Amino acid sequence: MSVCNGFNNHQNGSTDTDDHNGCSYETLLQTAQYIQSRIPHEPKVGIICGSGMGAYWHEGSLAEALGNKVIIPYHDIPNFPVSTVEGHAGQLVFGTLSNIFVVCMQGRFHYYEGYPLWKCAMPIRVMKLIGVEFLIATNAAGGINTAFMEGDVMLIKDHINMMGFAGNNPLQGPNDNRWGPRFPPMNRAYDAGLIHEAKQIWKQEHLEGRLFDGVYTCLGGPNFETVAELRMLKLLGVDAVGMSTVHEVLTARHCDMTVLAFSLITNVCVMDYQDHDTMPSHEEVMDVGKVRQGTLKLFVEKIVAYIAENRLNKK
Ligand SMILES: O=P(O)(O)O[C@@H]1C[C@H](O)[C@@H](CO)O1
Ligand code: HPA
Repeated sequence: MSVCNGFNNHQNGSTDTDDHNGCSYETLLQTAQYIQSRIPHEPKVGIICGSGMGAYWHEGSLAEALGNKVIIPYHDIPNFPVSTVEGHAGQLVFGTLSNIFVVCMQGRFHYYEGYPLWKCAMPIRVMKLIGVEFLIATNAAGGINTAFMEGDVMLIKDHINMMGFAGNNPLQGPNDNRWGPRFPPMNRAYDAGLIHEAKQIWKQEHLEGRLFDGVYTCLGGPNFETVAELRMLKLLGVDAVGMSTVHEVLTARHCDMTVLAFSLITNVCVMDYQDHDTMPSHEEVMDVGKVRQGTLKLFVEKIVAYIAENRLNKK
C-alpha cells in the first residue's frame, strides 16, 4: 500500500506540505474503495456544503435531509484530511435527494487551515473516482458588489484565481493524465446551462430572497480583508470574496466534472474608512447561513432534480 505524505491519516499522521501533488491516483483509488465498501450506490452528484449551507450539523441542513443516510466522518477515511474550522461537521453524508443518490461534503478544507491547495481539493478527485459527474459547490462570501445585501445568493458565473496569480494552484506539480490534461481550459468553468436553469428554478419555486450572478474570488484567509484590498478587488471586477471553492472548481474541471457553484452573501464588505461599527465575523457568517439554509436546501434539491431528469446519462 502506498502511503501518501501530507495527510492526517491512520498510517503516519504527518502533515508534510512538500509533496505538492499529493497522493497518487493509486492511493486515492484505495480511498475510493474504502468509501465504496460503505455505500450502496454510486453518487452522481456531489454537493459541497460550505459555511453558508449547513457545514454544521444544524437541524434542517441539506445533509440532514438526505434519505437513507450513510455518514462517514473524515477521520475514518484513509488519506482524508480532517476539518478544523469551528463548526464544520467534517463528514461525508451519502443518501437520496430528489430520488437520486448523492454525496454531501459537510465541511470543506481551506488553505488557512494549513493544507496546501491540492489537499484542500483532494476530495473532488475522490468524488470523481466514486462516480460523481456533477459538482454543486456552495460557500459563504462577503459582498463586494454594492447591490448585494446580507442573505442574497450569487450564482458564480466565473472566478478570478487570485492565488493562482501568485503561482499557487492545486494542479501544479506532475500531471497524471488519468485525471485530466496538463493545461486544462477554464473559460467554461461554470456550466452556463445549469446557471440558466438555476435562475429558472429560483423564480418558479418563488424562493425567498434575491438571486444574482457574479464573479467570485478566493483569498487565502483566515483574516477578512482590508478596505484597500476590497477596493482593489472591486476594481478587478470581483462581486464576492471568500476563502474556498476556486481550487475545488479547478480540480473538478480538470477531471471533467460539470460545475455549478453559488455563494451565500453572509456580510456586506466594509468598503470605506468611515464605517467604524461594522466588522465581519465568523459568527455572523454562521448565523446568516443558519437563517438561509432552508431556502438553499430547497434550491439545491430542485437543482438536483433538474440534473437527474435532464442531464444525467447525457454528458
Ligand atoms: O467554507 P466557506 O468558503 O463557505 O467558508 C467561508 C470562508 C471561511 O472559511 C469562513 C469565514 O467565516 O466562511
Ligand atoms: N471575506 C472572505 N471570506 C468570507 C467573507 C468575507 O467577507 N464572508 C464569508 N466568507
